[in-house]
Amino acid sequence: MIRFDQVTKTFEHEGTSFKAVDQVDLDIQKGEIFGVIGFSGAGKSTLVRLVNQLERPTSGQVKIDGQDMSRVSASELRNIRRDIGMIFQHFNLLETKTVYHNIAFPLTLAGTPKREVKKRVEEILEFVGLTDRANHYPDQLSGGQKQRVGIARALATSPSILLCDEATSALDPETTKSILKLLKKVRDEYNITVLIITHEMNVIKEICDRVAVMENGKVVEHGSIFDLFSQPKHPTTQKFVQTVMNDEIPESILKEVEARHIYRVTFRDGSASQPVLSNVAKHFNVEVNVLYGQITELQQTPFGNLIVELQGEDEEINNALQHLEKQVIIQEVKADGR
Ligand SMILES: Nc1ncnc2c1ncn2[C@@H]1O[C@H](COP(=O)(O)OP(=O)(O)OP(=O)(O)O)[C@@H](O)[C@H]1O
Repeated sequence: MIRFDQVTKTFEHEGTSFKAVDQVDLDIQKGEIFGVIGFSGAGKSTLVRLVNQLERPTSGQVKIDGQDMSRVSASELRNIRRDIGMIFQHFNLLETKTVYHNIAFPLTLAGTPKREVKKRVEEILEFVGLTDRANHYPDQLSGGQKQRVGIARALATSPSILLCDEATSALDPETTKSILKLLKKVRDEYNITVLIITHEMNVIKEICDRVAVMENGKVVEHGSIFDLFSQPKHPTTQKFVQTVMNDEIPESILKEVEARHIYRVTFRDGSASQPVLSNVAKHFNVEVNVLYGQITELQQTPFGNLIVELQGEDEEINNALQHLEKQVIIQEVKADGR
């Protein structure tokens, strides 16, 4: 659906050039919620702006449904842009227009007949749960309601792609959750491809199917959120995962890893809801001692990371490990904590 092929964007500033996006390759599938995470300045906004050609690549290609965006004519680009909705951190609503007219605006701009505009705006107002606010002005709304208007406006022209640029960064955690739930509903009911950029791993954890981690313009790691959360490889990914999953092993445990049998057990695909560890203790002659960790939820599926110690004869421990490997990811903890 959206393909980045060796995309580089270089900015020239006061005689020096700077690669904001550096040889990015990504393939985003139709109907998926794809997250791009990175610290400030990583190049996320530039990457997302390359999709609707608010920025043009210095080299490489951005393709939508196989069409190279830099080769389309100005009028084709206008049509393609109508098929790409965008929402922003600070909502970017027209303050002098009501909720109704903010949402109607892109339709009017596209020359949609008035009766159709009314039908579509009413439909979309109901979808975002703001029917009773149609005649309010943006300054009469909460942040969450403003973002709902932003989403409604972006959806008005029935796009097939929705770009979200830090769409929940100005919202409190509860409101963030409700907006993310709405974005999930957008994908589920309209099968829209959603590209989310954020610096918050919570957002990724809540709704994304896959994620790319950016640093200094490069994608340093990407994959399904289960893979990234269970086995983050790049140090930056590990830092982001640690912001929502406390998987950093305390010094007191690390000091003893050489002398003890300590393992990181990662539960995925629902195995966290099974009594995996107690079963192993029951069926093998080992004691399982949970030292540290937590279970949380990834896409409504229990997901967790526990640091456990196995005590017993070496042979029994090996048998228990072989059994555990069939159900969970199990890694011996090294002295460096990984
Ligand atoms: N038009 C521009 N001219 C010059 N440099 C730019 C321009 N746009 C972005 N940059 C630079 O490119 C880098 C990446 O910026 P970008 O906004 O894409 O990062 P980001 O990951 O979205 O960061 P943030 O979360 O802070 O917005 C930054 O160092 C920024 O200063």
